[in-house]
Amino acid sequence: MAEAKPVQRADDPLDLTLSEAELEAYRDHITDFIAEQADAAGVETAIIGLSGGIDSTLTSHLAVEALGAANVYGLVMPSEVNREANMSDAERVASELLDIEYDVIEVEPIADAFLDGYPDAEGDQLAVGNLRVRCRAVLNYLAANHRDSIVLGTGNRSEALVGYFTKYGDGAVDCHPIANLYKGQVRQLATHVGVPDDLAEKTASAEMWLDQTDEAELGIDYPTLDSILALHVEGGVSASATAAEIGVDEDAVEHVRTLYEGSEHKRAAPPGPDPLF
Ligand SMILES: Nc1ncnc2c1ncn2[C@@H]1O[C@H](COP(=O)(O)OP(=O)(O)OC[C@H]2O[C@@H]([n+]3cccc(C(=O)O)c3)[C@H](O)[C@@H]2O)[C@@H](O)[C@H]1O
Ligand SMILES: Nc1ncnc2c1ncn2[C@@H]1O[C@H](COP(=O)(O)OP(=O)(O)OP(=O)(O)O)[C@@H](O)[C@H]1O
Ligand SMILES: [Mg+2]
Repeated sequence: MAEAKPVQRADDPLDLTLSEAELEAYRDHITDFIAEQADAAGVETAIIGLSGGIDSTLTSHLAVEALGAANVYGLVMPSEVNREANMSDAERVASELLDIEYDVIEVEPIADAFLDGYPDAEGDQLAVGNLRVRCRAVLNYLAANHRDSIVLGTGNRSEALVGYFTKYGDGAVDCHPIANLYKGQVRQLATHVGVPDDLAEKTASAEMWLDQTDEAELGIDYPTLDSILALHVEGGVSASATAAEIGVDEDAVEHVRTLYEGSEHKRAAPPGPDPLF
């Protein structure tokens, strides 16, 4: 996905705020879901990658509510492009907020070993960024196999609909507990369950390269993205009416639609040809 600038911002984004009752209902629904997923897999425990970002902070918080702190294990996996502050927030979430067991595993030597094997990709920002993400997925499953656990994903509704994740990277998990929440609602539920404001309000970043932010790369801010997804992509409101409703160029609506259509392959199981006989 190429850097798209400037960042589009609607004058009057849709208000997708959930009421306190709806937040509480989501809290119950998601914790039930996590417990059911563990049950269905016949395990007691879950593993989650902790980045210091709000998606993993909220998901791990709800996992502890569902399974108990003794049954959630965190992996903090810094690379050379992760900010220190985010990695220390990830450890703070594990040790102070949740009091769960966790380990820190450096990803860079592992990614470097892959690049030694395939040096052609060195310096390719996107390919190497995705490589770091996929190294984390391999480590998650190494630990899950060893500890008899499921791997919790952290994908939210906004990211899923525009394909803003690495195929078989952060997308390679057993379930996505917060999949029904738009990004703004993720922050809202986090605050509702007691996540500190500095974590709930932090700028979203995949941290695949230095100074990456979701909004700069996507070319749109989250309130605008969430509004276009709810109105146009999922709500069936025309592009022109959506643009007029929230006060944004129609180009921004088309951009989101293009991201949605182009990422269909990431939301589907790998296809094979129809059976012949
Ligand atoms: N139409 C199609 N049908 C079937 N397969 C198709 C395809 N088009 C591409 N592909 C395959 O998909 C690959 C491209 O997908 P992929 O490897 O994922 O790579 P790609 O989508 O290019 O990059 C990942 C994007 O997700 C973002 N991301 C990643 C991780 C975390 C987060 C975050 O929010 O924290 C965000 C990242 O910043 C970047 O924009 C191609 O190399 C090809 O193998
Ligand atoms: N350095 C890391 N160590 C461990 N897990 C990570 C790391 N970076 C990313 N992950 C995993 O990949 C997931 C996807 O990253 P993503 O950036 O979308 O979520 P986030 O960091 O939790 O929240 P935000 O999108 O607000 O930054 C994270 O939620 C986390 O589970
Ligand atoms: Mg992040």
